Amino acid sequence: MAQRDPLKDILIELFGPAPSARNRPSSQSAPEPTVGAYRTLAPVAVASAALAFYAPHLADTALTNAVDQAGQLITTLHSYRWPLAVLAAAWIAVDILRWRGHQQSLVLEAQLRQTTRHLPIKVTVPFPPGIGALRSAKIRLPRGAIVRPKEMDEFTTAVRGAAGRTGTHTYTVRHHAHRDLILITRTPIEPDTRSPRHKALQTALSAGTIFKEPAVTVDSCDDDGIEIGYKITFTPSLNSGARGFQTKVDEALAALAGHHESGRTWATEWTPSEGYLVMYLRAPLPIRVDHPLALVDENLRHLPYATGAANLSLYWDVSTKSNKPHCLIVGPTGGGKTSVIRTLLTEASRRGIPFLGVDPKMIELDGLEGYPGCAAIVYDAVRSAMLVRALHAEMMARNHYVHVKKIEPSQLPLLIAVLDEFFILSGKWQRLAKDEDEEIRAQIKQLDPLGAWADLAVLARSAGIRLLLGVQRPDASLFGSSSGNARDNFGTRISLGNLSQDGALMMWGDAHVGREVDTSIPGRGVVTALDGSPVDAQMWWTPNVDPHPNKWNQLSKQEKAIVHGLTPTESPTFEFFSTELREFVESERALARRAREYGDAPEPSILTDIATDHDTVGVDDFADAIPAAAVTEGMVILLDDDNGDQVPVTVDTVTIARDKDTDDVLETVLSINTGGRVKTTVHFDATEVVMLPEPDTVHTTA
Ligand SMILES: Nc1ncnc2c1ncn2[C@@H]1O[C@H](COP(=O)(O)OP(=O)(O)OP(=O)(O)O)[C@@H](O)[C@H]1O
Repeated sequence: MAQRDPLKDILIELFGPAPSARNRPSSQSAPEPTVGAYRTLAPVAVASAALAFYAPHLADTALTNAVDQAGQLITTLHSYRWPLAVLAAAWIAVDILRWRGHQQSLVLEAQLRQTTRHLPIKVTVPFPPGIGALRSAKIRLPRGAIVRPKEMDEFTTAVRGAAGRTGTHTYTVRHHAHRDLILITRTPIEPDTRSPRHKALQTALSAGTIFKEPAVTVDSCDDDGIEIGYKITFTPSLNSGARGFQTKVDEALAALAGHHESGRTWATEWTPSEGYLVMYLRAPLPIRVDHPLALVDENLRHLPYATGAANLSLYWDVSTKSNKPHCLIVGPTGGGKTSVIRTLLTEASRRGIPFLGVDPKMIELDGLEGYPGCAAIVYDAVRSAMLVRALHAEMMARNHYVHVKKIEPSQLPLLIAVLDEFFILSGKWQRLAKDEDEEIRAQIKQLDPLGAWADLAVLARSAGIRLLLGVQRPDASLFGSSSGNARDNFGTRISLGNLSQDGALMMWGDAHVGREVDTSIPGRGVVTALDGSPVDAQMWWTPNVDPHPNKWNQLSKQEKAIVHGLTPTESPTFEFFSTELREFVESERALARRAREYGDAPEPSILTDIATDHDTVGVDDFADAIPAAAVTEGMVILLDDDNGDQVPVTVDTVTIARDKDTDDVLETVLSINTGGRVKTTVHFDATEVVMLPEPDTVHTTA
């Protein structure tokens, strides 16, 4: 490409032919340009000044000698030579500026013609024009000229492009159609003072498609001026109201904002209906919280058990006005379920609330036996069924008392009933219902513990009885309509470890919540916050309160101090309203006393060569139990053989029949391949459980 010669341009511009003549091919009859040829004035001044300087040399010439006045004139001119020189210099400067303005007018006219096809009536570039780039301009268009938005955009781009990359200014081009005017103004670009974090958030959001018209502003700064909060505005959409979407966006925003210098973590608060969210910092979840000795909540009907982000204390509200009266704890083996139960019960004890419990595994709650406020801990399956029935009678008696005495249910003393490992318990009841011993079968049928339990879940609240249920995995049989709306009553929920997708939906009504818990931190989980929403939390650590030397001596000095500090000096009083519960507790205590005084456990025996039937296991010898509908193909389960012995078998296929409307499980059919050609099928109803020879670990991998 040929190099441009600016000097040549100027000379042609100053002294060459008019642009109309220059640019137009002779044969074409294009409209006359608006911006006329540039007319320079400086040469007159320059010539005058030059003449003034040169005057003495002219004095001797024949011409001046001939005309006397001319000689005088030249002498006078010479005496003004310096003012004339200054005038010429000023004139040159003005001329350069005029020429620059003229150039800019020419460019604008060309740009307007090419982008809008309109020839302007007048292009005004105010004096003095910008030396480097255009300062402002006014373009008058022909009357009624129509400029389409697209053409206007092109013209604006052309104007901005011609200005080059100044980086310090930007141009605003406005079309005032009613005045047939285009106004161009230059405004300085504010320096970008945004922090790298602010820029990263804005850039990522603007580049993505998750929000429409996202804008990030700083919401708050700390005393040192460090940004600690951002407000992100967007056009509300269906997505922005969905919890799953919000969770994903929260994660992405936290990653973009990165680690904060304060060590705190990013959290978000959404207001999707108004189209904004606020990112703020909060104290990270603690890794471990020892059960505090001071009463964290003064309200004696609040049982605190965990710490959430920003040091929020989370509690189970057992008061009469609570809308979450019963508590459900879901946690795999070793997830910290027992510690949470101990926390809640020791808190209950120090707040004057007595409790009793069922522990089918015999190793979870045994340490609480004899603890202030503990009426009884029951291990035996038949006696557990008796306890549940006695609790039912107590509930009826309490309701009757309220009715007769005309008192408020809130005046009834509270009582907490704990059922740990609920599926193991119902598995045991299920086996007892098919026991060889007719008396046992009849007893279980009469006690109907599952029926009594379902009643309690729905009705115990107004009788001052609170239920604490521990399971390894959530299951529809606990929540479905078949359990009499138990879901609504177990409003206080705690899940430890990670949930399966179905489990998350059942527990939290959201397939994403409780699925990415850091399982390397013991006691980490998701719990119901005070407003009913799920929040991440760190459960308090309450050591085993068992005073037996074998257990006590395992505790560290600090753990012993926690147990000492928590144990109330005064035991909560246990008030019975029914003889059934009173007699049950008394008999259970007598049995426990006898077991302590005379109890013996056989010493372990060594395996000998004597042939044993190694394929069968003892009646109560199963490690775990899960709802039949939770069984998966390939799982090893225990089934009764013809002799009533439990044999481990592998499940071939699982067929689940569900209610068309509610999706509740109606029946589960398991087919077992026994090796031969014939497959055995076993039918389980909605609430039946299946015994496992090994602890259930499916939920951790789901
Ligand atoms: N909140 C907690 N803080 C710190 N450590 C904990 C916490 N909860 C549990 N742990 C640790 O995890 C171990 C197992 O806890 P725990 O016995 O309560 O589990 P679990 O869910 O009851 O198991 P399982 O169902 O088999 O009884 C404890 O011995 C303790 O070391």
